[in-house]
Amino acid sequence: MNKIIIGDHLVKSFGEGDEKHNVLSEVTVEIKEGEFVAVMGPSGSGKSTLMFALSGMDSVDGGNVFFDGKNLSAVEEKELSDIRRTKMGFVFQQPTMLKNLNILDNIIFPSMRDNRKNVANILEKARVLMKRVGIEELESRDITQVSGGQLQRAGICRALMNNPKIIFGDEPTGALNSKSAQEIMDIFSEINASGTAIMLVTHDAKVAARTERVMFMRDGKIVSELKLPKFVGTDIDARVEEVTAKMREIGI
Ligand SMILES: Nc1ncnc2c1ncn2[C@@H]1O[C@H](COP(=O)(O)OP(=O)(O)OP(=O)(O)O)[C@@H](O)[C@H]1O
Repeated sequence: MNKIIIGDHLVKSFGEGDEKHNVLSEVTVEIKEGEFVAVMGPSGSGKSTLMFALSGMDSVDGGNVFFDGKNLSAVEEKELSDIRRTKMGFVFQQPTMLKNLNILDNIIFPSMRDNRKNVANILEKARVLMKRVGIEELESRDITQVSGGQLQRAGICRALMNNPKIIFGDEPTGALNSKSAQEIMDIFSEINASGTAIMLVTHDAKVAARTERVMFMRDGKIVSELKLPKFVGTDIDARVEEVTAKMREIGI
């Protein structure tokens, strides 16, 4: 299968002189089209930095990122932001929504900015997505009138509006109770089953256990990897046990 992302010997450091701190130390990582991966590791190990590097949200000091065959390290900022907007989706722990817009308007806002002419199509797409994630009744609600799980579903709809090739999720279930978190993971599983690659950064073994490959980071390096069969709704306890056993084995 083709690779959607290749991170080749990525180096990233923060600080200067004696304070200089390597956060990514020659990290090489590949994600295939349609693959579902997780990145785990202790706080500060470089997980988010790796995700920011692979998505072109942040630059690297060394190495190259190839997205869909294109070297992101070599493209201009305008092209980079076009690639991010049209081919990538982002879901964060706390969805950043505009307070003066309702749920539907928040979902369509980035797409409207890109293409004002296609309002009817954009609205239709948003409504299909809202139905898919179970928030079709909430389109006129204010963002303060929905639960955290519902807001995260809206964030996922927004991320899916452009049919991205990959969704990056940084602790997307981190602010949710365990029931809502499982529901959000059901949605991610369904999105992945329809062909979208997903990369999640998580501390939660239950989240990582839903994916098919878990990369473990420590001190800016990928120190281990666990492969799992595609999740088909069964054996979650055994999968969680595999993830936690691996974490124990490598001491994270
Ligand atoms: N903009 C920045 N300036 C300086 N240091 C930074 C910056 N961003 C990240 N760091 C440092 O880089 C290291 C890795 O951060 P990163 O956020 O990638 O870790 P993480 O594994 O995602 O952690 P967590 O699980 O706590 O979110 C940390 O030591 C962090 O303090």
